[in-house]
Amino acid sequence: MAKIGLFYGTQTGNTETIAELIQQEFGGETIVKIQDISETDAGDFEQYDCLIIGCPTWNVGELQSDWEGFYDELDEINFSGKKVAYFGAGDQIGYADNFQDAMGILEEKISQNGGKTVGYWPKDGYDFNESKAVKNNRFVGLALDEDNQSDLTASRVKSWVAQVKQEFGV
Ligand SMILES: Cc1cc2nc3c(=O)[nH]c(=O)nc-3n(C[C@H](O)[C@H](O)[C@H](O)COP(=O)(O)O)c2cc1C
Repeated sequence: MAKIGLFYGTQTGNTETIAELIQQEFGGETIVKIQDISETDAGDFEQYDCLIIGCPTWNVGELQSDWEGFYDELDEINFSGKKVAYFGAGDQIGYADNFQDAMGILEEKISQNGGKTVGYWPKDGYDFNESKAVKNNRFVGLALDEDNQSDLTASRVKSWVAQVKQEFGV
């Protein structure tokens, strides 16, 4: 059984493509099981000690709609003892005041329910005004921007996965 559960939502496919890149970088589907949050129930989280959560920001600072629908169910999951890494897709130019907010909203909720955040990521190389995903001057997870910096995605994923592998201990 895969050790890591990756749960994602997407509107236009970018977050799904990134999820597959992350899976590949970890070593494939025997290591990382990918699950669409629209086809997930709370119990699906229980079997993993290591989780990856992927969500794009939509509608100016909001969760992607399937994550929006799942948000209250997050309170039914006990994340204590689980390490949780986050990634998000956003648009730092079009939505500079809400860049990656969804990643911050999910991280806050899951941390409140006991999850230990790993995979913090520096703000260097981005240009935006405000983000709910920034805490203590760094992103709470991997911030990707397919609208403006898609050429950086592969290398960002590569170095973030190397970091998270260590933090997960896999
Ligand atoms: C109507 C609309 C609203 C958006 N709002 C935000 C936003 O508030 N913050 C942000 O960082 N990106 C925002 N985006 C950009 C998307 O998050 C970005 O295009 C992302 O790659 C989409 O991912 P997906 O294909 O997985 O749905 C918005 C895009 C659209 C079209």
